[in-house]
Order: sequence, then C-alpha cells, then structure tokens
Amino acid sequence: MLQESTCAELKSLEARVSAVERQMRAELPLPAAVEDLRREVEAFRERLETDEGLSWLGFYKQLPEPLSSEECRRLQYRRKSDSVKKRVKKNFANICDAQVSDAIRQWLRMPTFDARPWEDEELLLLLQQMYLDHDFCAKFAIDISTLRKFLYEAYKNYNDVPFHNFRHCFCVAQMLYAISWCVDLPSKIGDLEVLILLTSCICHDLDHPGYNNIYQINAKTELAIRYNDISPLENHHCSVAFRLLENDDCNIFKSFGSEDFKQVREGMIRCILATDMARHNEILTNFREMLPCFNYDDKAHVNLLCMVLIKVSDISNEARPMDIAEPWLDRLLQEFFKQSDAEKLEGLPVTPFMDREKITKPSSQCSFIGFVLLPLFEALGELLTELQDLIVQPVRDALDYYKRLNEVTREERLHRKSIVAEMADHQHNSANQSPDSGNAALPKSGSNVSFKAKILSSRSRSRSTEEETELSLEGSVQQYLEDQSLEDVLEDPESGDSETANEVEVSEKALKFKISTECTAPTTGRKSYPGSRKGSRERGQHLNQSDISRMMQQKGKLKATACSFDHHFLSDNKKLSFDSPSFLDEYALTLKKRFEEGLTGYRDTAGENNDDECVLSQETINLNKRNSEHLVKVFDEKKSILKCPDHKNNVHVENLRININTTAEDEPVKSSPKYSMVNKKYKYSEQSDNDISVISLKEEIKIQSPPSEAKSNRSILSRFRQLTDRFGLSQDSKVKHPKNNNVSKTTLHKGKTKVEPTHCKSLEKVDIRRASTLPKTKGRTSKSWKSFILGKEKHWSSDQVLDCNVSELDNQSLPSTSQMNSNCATPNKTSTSLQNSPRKSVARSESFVMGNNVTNRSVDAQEIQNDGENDPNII
Ligand SMILES: Nc1nc2c(ncn2[C@@H]2O[C@H](COP(=O)(O)O)[C@@H](O)[C@H]2O)c(=O)[nH]1
Ligand SMILES: [Zn+2]
Repeated sequence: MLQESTCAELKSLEARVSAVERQMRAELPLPAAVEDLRREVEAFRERLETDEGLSWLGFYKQLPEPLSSEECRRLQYRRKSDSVKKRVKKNFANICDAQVSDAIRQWLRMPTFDARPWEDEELLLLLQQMYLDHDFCAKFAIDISTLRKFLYEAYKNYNDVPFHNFRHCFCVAQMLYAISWCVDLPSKIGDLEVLILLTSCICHDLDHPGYNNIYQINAKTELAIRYNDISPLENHHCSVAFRLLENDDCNIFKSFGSEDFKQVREGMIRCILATDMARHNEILTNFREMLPCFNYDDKAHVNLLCMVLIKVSDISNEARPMDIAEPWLDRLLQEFFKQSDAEKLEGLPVTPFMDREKITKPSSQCSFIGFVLLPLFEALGELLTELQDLIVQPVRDALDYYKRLNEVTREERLHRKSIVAEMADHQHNSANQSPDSGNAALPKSGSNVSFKAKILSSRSRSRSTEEETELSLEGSVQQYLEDQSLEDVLEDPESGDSETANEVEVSEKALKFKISTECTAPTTGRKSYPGSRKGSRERGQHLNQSDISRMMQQKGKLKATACSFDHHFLSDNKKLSFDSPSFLDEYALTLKKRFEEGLTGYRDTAGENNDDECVLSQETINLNKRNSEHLVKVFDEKKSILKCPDHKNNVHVENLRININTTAEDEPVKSSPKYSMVNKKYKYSEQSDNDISVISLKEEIKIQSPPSEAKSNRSILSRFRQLTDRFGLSQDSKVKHPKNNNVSKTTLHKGKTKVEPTHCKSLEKVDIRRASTLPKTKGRTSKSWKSFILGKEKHWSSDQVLDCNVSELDNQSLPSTSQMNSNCATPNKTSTSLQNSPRKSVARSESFVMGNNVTNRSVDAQEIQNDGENDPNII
C-alpha cells in the first residue's frame, strides 16, 4: 500500500517536472529552479533504489555482480561510441532537409541499390525519404522532426557488429521499400500495413549482439532467461523498439488513437517476431497453404503475407547483385565464426552452420539458398508475380553460381584425394621393391612436388621442426591420408548428418521443444543436432583428440599443460575449465610458435615455390575469386551500375546524372497517382545551368573473408585463432570495416569539366525549395559532394531537430543484449541539443571522409561499461 502510494507520488512528481520542463523549454536556458527540482527528484529516486535501509519500500535494486573481465570479453560487442553517435546526429541534422534527387529516389526503389557509398546520416536521410515518398507523414500525421528523432534513435541502438548492424537494417527496409513500389503494396494491403512493415524492418534487429538465438539459449544468457528461450533476440529487438516509441519525442505513432496504436503494436510484434528463423518452416508452410485461396480482404491472410514480406526482405542479400551480396556474406560468416569460436571455447554445442571448420562459402550458400531462401522467395513470387524478375530469378542465379562453385570445389577435393591415394600406392610399391627408390616412384603427375610439399607442410604445422626431420615420407603419406579422409568427411556437404543442418533446422530444434507438444524432431529436420552420431562436437572432439594423441605419440614438444587445455576443452559435457588467462596466453603463444615454425618448416623443407602447391584448375581459381578475394572494389557509383549493363534492374547510368535543374515534372518518378503529390513536393524551385554528375568515387576495401588457410593446418590454426580472438591477440584485428577505410576524394564533374570540390562554391547559389512540412531554414552550410549526388543543398535544420531524451536502453527495466549490468549503458539523459550551438558548417572532409579511424585494441570492461568512449569500429 505504502509502496504503491509512494510510487504514485514519485511518478506524479516526475511527470510534473517533465511538464514544467517541456513548458520551459522554449525559454532557454531552463530556470535553475527547474534544474534543481529535477535533480532532487533524481536524487530521491536514486536513494529509494540504492538505500538498503529503505529496501522495505520495494524500490531497492540490488546491483548485479560486476562482470568478470572474462565475461566482458566473451560478451564484447561493439556499441557505437559517443563520438560516432554525436557526429552522425550532427551530420543528419545538417542534411535532413536536403532534397533527394529523382534519380536516387528511383534507384532506392530497386534491389540493385547499393548502400555502401553512403554515410550513416545519408542512410538516415534515405530512410526518411522512404516515409516521405509513401506520403506517410501526411497520411498519418507523423511530425517530420519526430520521424527524424525516431530514425536517429533506431540508428543509435544498432551495434557495430559485422552483420547485424544499422546497415543491415537499412538494407532490409530498402528491400521492403523496393518490393512495395514494384508490386504497389499499399493498394493491396493498405498504407497502414506498409507503414507497419517499413517501421518493423527498421526495428527488426535493434541492439543485436552478434550472437544468435542458438547461442543465447545454449549459453543461458540473460535474454534467453528473460524470454524463456522463445525467440529471445526477436523479443528483445521488438521490446527495444517499443521502448523507443514510448518516448513522445520519437513516437511516430503518437497521433494514433488507442485502437490504431494497438494495431500498430500487434503488427510490429508479429512482423519482428516472424524474423526468427526457427519459425521459417511454420510461416512458409502456412503461407503455401494459403496461396491457392489468398484473399487480400482477409486480415489473417494479410498478416501472414506481412510476415513473409519482412522475412523475404531480411534474407534478401542474395537477390542483390553479386558485388553487393558478397560482402554481406563475408560479414555474416565473420559473425558466424566468432560465435562458433565462442561456443568452442565455452564448451557449448558448436552450431554446425557457423563452424569455420565445417562450412565454406559455397556449401553455406547452397544450403541456405536452396533450402531456405529460394522456397520462400518462390512462394512469394507465386502471389506477387512481379517479383519473379525482380528478386526470385536473381536468387536462382545465385544458387546456380554457388552450386557450380561447390561442385568444382568437390571435384578438386576428389582429385586431390585420388592423387594422394596414387602416391600412397607408389610409396607402398616402391618400399616393397627397393628401399632407395623413394621419390622416383612418385607418380608423374605435375603435382608431384606439390604433394610432397603438401605432405611435409601439412605435418610440419603440428610438429616441431626437429620432429619433421625425423619423419619418414612414408609416415607422412600415411598421416596425410588419414587427414584427408577426415577432412573429406568434415567438408563434404553431402556427407549428411548435422554438419549440413541449416539455420532453420538447428533453430527449430532450439525452439520447438519448448513451445510445441511434439516430442519428435521437427518434421522438416533432416539432421539431428547436436546429439547426432556425428554431432559436430563429437566430431571435433575425435579430430582434436586424435590430433593431440598423435602429438603425444610422436613425442611432440607441446607442453603437457597445453594438451591438458585441449582435454579440458574437448571433454564431453565439460565446460572449458582453466585457471588463468595467462595459461591460455601461454598456450596461444605456443601454438603461434608452432604454427610459425610450421610455416618456416614448410618453406625450408619443401624448398619450392608456393605456387607448386596450387593444384586448382583455372576454372576453380576463377570461381574461387569470390571465395578468396579479400580485395573488394566498391564505391564506384557509376561503375557499379555499369557493371551489369544487361541487368534489367539497373538504373541506366544516365539516370544517375544529377541535374540540378531537373524538376520532378521533367523527370517523373514512376509512381501510382497516389504518390504524385509527393513527387511534386520535391522539385527544385530554381533552375540552374549546372549539370553535375558524379564521375567516380573509388574506394578499395579490404574485408575479411573466411579463413583461407591451408586445410592441413586448420586444426591447429583454428584453435590458435579461437584463442587469439578471445584473448586479444586477434589476427583479425587488423581487418578494417569497410567504413573505416578512407574514402578517396570524390571527383565532381560539372558538365564535362572536372571540378574540384573547392570549385563547387558557385553551386551554392542554387536555391532549393523545401517541403512545407520541413522545419524552417535558419542557416546554411557548405556542401559536400553528396549534396550534389543527392541533388540537394544542405540547410541547417530547425533547432532541436534530433534532440531526444530517449535513453539508449534502460537496463534496469530492459537489459541490453550485452547482458551487462546497469552501469553498462547509462541512460543518456544529456541530449546534445543544437539549440544554442553555433551553426557550424560541417567540414567537407568530415562529411565524406568519415574518418572512422580504426583503433586496433581490444575493448576492456571499462570501455564497454562506458558505452565505448573510443571509436570501436573494429570488427
Ligand atoms: N547462410 C546464410 N544465412 C543467411 C543469409 N542471409 C541471411 N541469413 C541468415 O538469416 C538470418 C536472418 O535473421 P536476422 O533477423 O537475424 O537477420 C540471419 O541471421 C542469417 O543467419 C545468407 O545469405 N546466407
Ligand atoms: Zn535481420
């Protein structure tokens, strides 16, 4: 009773303070009395929550145990740093009134849209454009500044993880947007459903930690416990979304009546929860059953269609051109490998489709596209036939490509195997005939030397150089053969069992038993996991133990302690048990040394050019370019479009030319009459002679591909990797996120004359009319090259355009996926108001050379808790 009344009192006090604060906001600065009052209320709340003597009141919050540094390392993922957030906020505030050119708006409606060249704030602008072009602000009375705050808050709550980051959210929203235009979705399911879908796409992976549900469940994380293992991540993403929307400042649905809001809430929950891959088969099966009698007037049918639409958008990377899709796959695998490495280290079941020792790019994609992606896309394509060319066929092409790649890889493996068998045969025969005939008896294959080298090198990587010299070729062949057969079983995606279980099957297993009355395996499950005969853990265990026993038997020099680590690591049902990180460091260093020795030994022993080792055919090499090329050329906007000139979805390059004097009427955007208002609204008010086209913006980016180390040293190297990754010695730490690379200076062309950015001043004369709903211009700033790409001029937005008092996450009530204690994400109550700030212009360099400098260091607990004061864009 007392608690209730105190609580009510406190709440009313807080509400009064907020009301006064809001009232006062216009008159800056806030009177000291209000500040004092607020401080007092906060102090009062804090006292109630932290004073143990007052715990009987029921407000006391026991602080969770601080995380150990080990836990922090395990859970380390990248929150955005304050500086990055501030910069994006400021830059978005600068450009949020800008006009997006018709050409870009058209491109934005296609699956060929390439998000890579755009800065985060520009992606926010493009998201805003999606709402504007659907006329949602007018139709649903969404205040533009609220929309901007909402978008910025969503951006803020995505983490810097390799795949599940803000750019993924953008791509999902953009694909949904493209589909929406292609099939005229609003006319089929109504504007509100499209609004719900678009907003759900933006929110669908909020605060993703980079470790999926399977990990959450197996590791019994805070989220899994909170949501009883039922879609822990999706529940969390959705919960974060509504936490953001609770704040009026960024509640784009605040003008909705309670019934409408209820519909929005139900719709968003339904859509976001549908993205759990554990529900893939359930949703697809239901949708297929509905297809023959699909009825747009039936709410249940529309609901299911919306679930399918968000799912399609979510997994649609392979429907994009290869040069866009592949870097996404690289990032996904990077995230997968990090997770499976963690699982190995923590003694958790290793998720097979994430295991760097078990999958390859082609095997992963054959399985995912063939069993998951394409069936879903085809089902949707049956209903929305316009999507056949747009996204279904490109996915079929991607599957064909990966199948071919997979086949060639398999052939190579078989070829390799047959040569080794032949060698073994010769070895055996020659040993029987003459003990001295040795090498002369080797097959006359062009790859003799290479295989000899291989054999030696493969062994050398798990032995000391001394041992190497002791080894007979015969022993090596024997060993090599053993390794080959193991590798074949491991790698052969058709070898069956859990190795090829895809994400849906594994996820279903993780979820189904909890919510279903079935006690059998999922109907569609082909493989068992993880307790199958060849469950990945057991398999790994067998391999590694034999590895160790070989080391031991052959008087390996690895320390007993190091081996004991492996035994701990590999023992069944045993959590990783070790005493101190220094032990692991030592082990890591020992392995590193062995590995280096191995490499040296290989060079020394083989005495051959490494090229000799290459037995791949040219075709394989060509195909494998996708697989192994780390150097990805991107960011040539014009070229990226020219790359596939025959692709029907590509915008013709001429369309990319940004004519400052172009009006919407001159270059009409394909639209239904419904949207013509929007198009009209965004024309330029004044004409100019300036015809600007972006000629080239090049950037070469190094991205991390899955490990391409020789298979023969995989076991030891991967274990080394696991250790180094987890303990701050990561080899990967050198890898830069594409965003971290400096963007080379843009060359702008004015007409046919090359114009350096500094010459663009003249263009500032171009005046641009802004939409009436936009805040009034109060200043002007210099332009960056993107201004011209966008066909826009930057204006300062109205005051407080992005000010929002939403905390990122209130950990007391809603833990972030970091599962950290309440110190980890201190509610950001001090918003960076633009109110009194001088209207500084954004330096051009800052605008397009974002300078996300990489700091190669591991994040320690303190940094995580401080929400990353350093720029943590290391992946
Ligand atoms: N092997 C692949 N898996 C993919 C690919 N694209 C997506 N995915 C998986 O689907 C889920 C989607 O769920 P999300 O909401 O978490 O994004 C994602 O996690 C991936 O695991 C792909 O091209 N290949
Ligand atoms: Zn997603």
